[in-house]
Amino acid sequence: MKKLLTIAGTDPSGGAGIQADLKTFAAHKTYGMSVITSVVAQNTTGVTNVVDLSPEFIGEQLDAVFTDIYPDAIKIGMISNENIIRVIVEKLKEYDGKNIVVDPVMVSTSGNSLMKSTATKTLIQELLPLADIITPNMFEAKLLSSIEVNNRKDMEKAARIIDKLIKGAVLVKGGHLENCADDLLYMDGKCYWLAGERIVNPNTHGTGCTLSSAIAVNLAKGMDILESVEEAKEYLTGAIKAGLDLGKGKGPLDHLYRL
Ligand SMILES: Nc1ncnc2c1ncn2[C@@H]1O[C@H](COP(=O)(O)OP(=O)(O)O)[C@@H](O)[C@H]1O
Ligand SMILES: Cc1ncc(COP(=O)(O)OP(=O)(O)O)c(N)n1
Repeated sequence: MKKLLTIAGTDPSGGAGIQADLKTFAAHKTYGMSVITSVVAQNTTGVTNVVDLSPEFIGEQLDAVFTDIYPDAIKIGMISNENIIRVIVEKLKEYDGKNIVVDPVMVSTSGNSLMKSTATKTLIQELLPLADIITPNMFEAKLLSSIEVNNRKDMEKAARIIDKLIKGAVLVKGGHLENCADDLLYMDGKCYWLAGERIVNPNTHGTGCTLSSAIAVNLAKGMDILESVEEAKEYLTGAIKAGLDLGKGKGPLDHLYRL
């Protein structure tokens, strides 16, 4: 059985973060492990508080996983500050982490900041170069590329700029485009558009977490980057389409729809 690790923050209501990642791993019949970076009080209506764990304790959690069960792939989500980024980078290098997917989570859909703005530079300089693929949404692509990202043309421009910062591939997610949900994979100097129909469903909490975790699963299973992203998008689309309707706000996905 393939072994997957998520390094991320929590969502006690189960729609995003560590909880969405572990459900995605289980839905793909892989063995899920988790290192928690921040404990977040949030639900389908928004975030009310965040408590960051200490970098030392996050380092100890990473030691506990890597010295016992070596992961076949790693998904990294919410990282609140520079010191947490640094300890993750140190441990990924120490244990030679493989198949690394970074979802550079900065702000939740509800508009709450999940990463200090001062951490962006450390993220770009120290963590992104270790990633096999990074998965910014349009807002995150704007912050990483320092250009406006409002349409497909901008997504291509931003991807080319971000590509120069990293060794891996860039997936600029188009969940905030009008009329479609097309994502752009930029890899080896080429653009690959992944067409996505926009599903009319307000319940899209945790789409980014789910997509990046599914990509990590597929890399662990030996698929290449393009195949991993295509299959992950198909899984995600089904999880939105399944039409689960929970909570008072933007509800979670049905991660288990294939089972
Ligand atoms: N209404 C929707 N219908 C279909 N796919 C969607 C919808 N909303 C988001 N997606 C898809 O969900 C994934 C996450 O996209 P996005 O919402 O841009 O990221 P984030 O959750 O990080 O903000 C992308 O593959 C995007 O195309
Ligand atoms: C702990 C935690 N991590 C990430 C997110 C953002 O999740 P995402 O998949 O981008 O979905 P939305 O929240 O934007 O719908 C989060 N909320 N919490």
